[in-house]
Amino acid sequence: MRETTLCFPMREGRDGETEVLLIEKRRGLGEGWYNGPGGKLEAGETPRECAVRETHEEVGLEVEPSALEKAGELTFLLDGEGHTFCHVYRTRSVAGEPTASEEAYPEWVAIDEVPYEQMWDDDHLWLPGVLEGETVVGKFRFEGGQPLDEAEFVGHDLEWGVSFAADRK
Ligand SMILES: COc1nc(N)nc2c1ncn2[C@H]1C[C@H](O)[C@@H](COP(=O)(O)OP(=O)(O)OP(=O)(O)O)O1
Repeated sequence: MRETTLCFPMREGRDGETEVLLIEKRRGLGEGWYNGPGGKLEAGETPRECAVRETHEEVGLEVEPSALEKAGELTFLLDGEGHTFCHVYRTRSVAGEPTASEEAYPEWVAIDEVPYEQMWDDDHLWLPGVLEGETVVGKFRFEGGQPLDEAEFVGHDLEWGVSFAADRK
């Protein structure tokens, strides 16, 4: 199973609303959909290091590793087999201005205007809670064969309020 990360930088917008930095993915899995910056772990890399690297590579933001708050662990199953395991982080400690890359167009979005209809089918089930400060472990089942982003979302299990306090990797 592939080990991946997602990182959700957050800030207070001009009118005091909470905003999240999303990307419109320009290539790879989930191309054309909105998501957080993220991707696969490289050899020898911790999840936290991966989230920092991917956020920098995809949108040019500098993220403080120790200020990444672990918010979730998601398992995506395809036809009953583990396909992707994803560590989810949020952070309010980011520096720089987001810039587009070959992989991603970045956009700050108010958290009550997140475009769930242009995201993975599972996102509306867990991302609102994560953006409100909750923690979650989720399992999401897809069927229909590769690639995952053309398979059908068929079911899920969620557990909220999980502690990741011991997870500093
Ligand atoms: C199945 O539902 C998913 N929902 C969400 N929100 N995100 C998902 C889902 N499945 C995979 N992801 C995430 C996990 C990764 O952060 C990205 C992309 O995965 P992948 O490793 O295939 O992406 P690439 O851009 O090809 O990889 P690199 O950036 O490592 O080159 O999607």
